[in-house]
Amino acid sequence: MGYKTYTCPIARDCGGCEWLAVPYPIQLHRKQEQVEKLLGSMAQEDGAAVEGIRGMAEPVRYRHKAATPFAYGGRGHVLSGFYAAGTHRIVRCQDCLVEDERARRVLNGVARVAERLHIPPYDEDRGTGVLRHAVVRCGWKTDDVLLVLVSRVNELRGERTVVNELRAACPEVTSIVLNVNDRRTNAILGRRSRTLYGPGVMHDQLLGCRFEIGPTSFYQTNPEQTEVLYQLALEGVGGAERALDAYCGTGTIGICAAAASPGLQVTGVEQVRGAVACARRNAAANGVDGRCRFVAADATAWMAREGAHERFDVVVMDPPRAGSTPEFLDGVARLSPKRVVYVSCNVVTQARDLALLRERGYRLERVAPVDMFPHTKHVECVATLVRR
Ligand SMILES: C[S@@+](CC[C@H](N)C(=O)[O-])C[C@H]1O[C@@H](n2cnc3c(N)ncnc32)[C@H](O)[C@@H]1O
Repeated sequence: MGYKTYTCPIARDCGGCEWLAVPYPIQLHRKQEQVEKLLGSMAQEDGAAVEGIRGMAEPVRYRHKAATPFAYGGRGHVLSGFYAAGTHRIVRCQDCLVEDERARRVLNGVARVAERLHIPPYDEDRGTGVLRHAVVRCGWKTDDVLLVLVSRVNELRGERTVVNELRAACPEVTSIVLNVNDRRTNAILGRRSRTLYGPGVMHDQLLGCRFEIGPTSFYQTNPEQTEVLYQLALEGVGGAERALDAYCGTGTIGICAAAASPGLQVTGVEQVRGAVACARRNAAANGVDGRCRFVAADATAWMAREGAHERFDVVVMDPPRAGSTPEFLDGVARLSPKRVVYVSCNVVTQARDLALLRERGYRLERVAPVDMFPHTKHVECVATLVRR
């Protein structure tokens, strides 16, 4: 793709794409260096090397999930967009280079409807108002568009009218969910959700498997690169017979692995109940429910109780940015699987956790970085370990 750079009229204010002015090959080089710095010497000691980062052919329009906060903009206007870096000032955005084209159109459409129907935006300082955020998820391989309205209150006034206006303003939306977040918190989503229109979920496909994604379930934002990431994870699973898919979300990695290996039995562990319900339906939709079971639990607590009595020949783990816990990793070492496949979106915590697994008898066999978030400093990495 050469050394072309991209421009965005709000890049300076928004700050989301901090490396937008840096040619993509140089971005990839920097990410490669980051991974080499954190994992290179461990890999080298174990006789492995950090592989070349897998980047995107065209690093635009990769985000299939987008969100906006809302605020009053004077004269009854409702503002939507991004928070300016380090502030809670909204920078308006007509279209975002890295998002699916439908996403901003829908989010800005919600602001126009809120304005027309006088739905008050949430006021963070006072804890008043109604509409906090909107989150949109667009299918990559499907036309599904799931819109989640995050509200401080349980019910919107004139809900039927709100739905009709939203459908007229955003005809691409296939489902609308009301999520209630009445806490004074920075977290976007609350715990309760209610479907206002459509099936209340979105569907997508990864590596030939079909997935249903609920409004509060985790789903990778860059599905194109997710296939690259999962393919690496599946190579780590190899010909295993029993796999643990820890921090499994809607079961995507374990189900893709089960679909690819007819003899594989998978146990998935995930703490968000809605995601586990999706995982069970996803296993059935892909004809692997007889070989996949999913448990709703904290991974560390599960490992200390049920996990201790299980037998796995591979553990796949894909924890959040904070990484895993020493207790979970100790549990993995006690289970003594032949291989551990550690997928991470934060190489700093991954390096910490890999050091512990190496102390407990594992060596790095493979380290493969993947660029899931072009124009940002974030890098994803799949590390495969084998028992010494
Ligand atoms: C990075 S996501 C990966 C999900 C899935 N592997 C995927 O690729 O879509 C991490 C997942 O871990 C879950 N999670 C976070 N903390 C957890 C915990 N303590 N125990 C179990 N699951 C947890 C999150 O809800 C999220 O679904």
